[in-house]
Amino acid sequence: MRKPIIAGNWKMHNTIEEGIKLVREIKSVADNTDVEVVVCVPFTSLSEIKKELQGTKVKLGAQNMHWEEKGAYTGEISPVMLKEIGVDYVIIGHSERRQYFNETDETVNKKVISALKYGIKPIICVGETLEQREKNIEKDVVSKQIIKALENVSAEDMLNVVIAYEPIWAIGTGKTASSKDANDMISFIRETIRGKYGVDISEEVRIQYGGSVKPHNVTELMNESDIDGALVGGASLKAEDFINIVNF
Ligand SMILES: O=C[C@H](O)COP(=O)(O)O
Repeated sequence: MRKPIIAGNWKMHNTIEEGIKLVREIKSVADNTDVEVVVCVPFTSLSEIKKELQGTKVKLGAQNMHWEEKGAYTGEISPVMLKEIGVDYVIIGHSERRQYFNETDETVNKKVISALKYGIKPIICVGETLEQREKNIEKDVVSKQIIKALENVSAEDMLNVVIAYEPIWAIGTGKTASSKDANDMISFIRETIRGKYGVDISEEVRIQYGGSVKPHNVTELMNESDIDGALVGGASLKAEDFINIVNF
């Protein structure tokens, strides 16, 4: 039985003060649920939010990292730095990073390997554009992303990996993939993992859906056989919405 995982991706929202206020409103949400709750906050807020989460079940996530532990990479943050703060998860390869910051399947793979090495669980994002879906090549695109992201990831490490399927056309647009389409792709991702790691591991890996997840559509998505959680953008910024999503 896979434990559901719902992660809020704040993106470039919330100052430290705003973040603390939000976390104070939501931090008890993980107390009475079987859902694993994660907040992925801006780098500048990680330390303060970590303090705020002490004694709660809410996990802390970052939104990116470099794969090297240190070096001349101005503006970057290393896995060692994240580990020092006590970060549990890191989002890797979000489509916004692929689109605006030239992340590639190769850099995603390097980051995944590095995160696992330092004991940080990667949430690996994959997903197709609208154009790719209209050309019916969405499965080819996603399978290529998955295979490269997981290159040299051991079976043991795979149990610490979370995948997030986020069709790019559904992010921040209010358009959600139908629960059936989302489940269809997520089942396909699980099959791809099964091909590489076998049935047992493929049945344990958690795969989220992301893209305009809101309180009104989360239940239908979570009722699907292969959807194990959600990566939530906009709706994670409002305490009430995020709480309602976690309590789907
Ligand atoms: O990481 C989260 C996704 O990009 C989804 O964002 P959204 O819920 O605002 O569509």
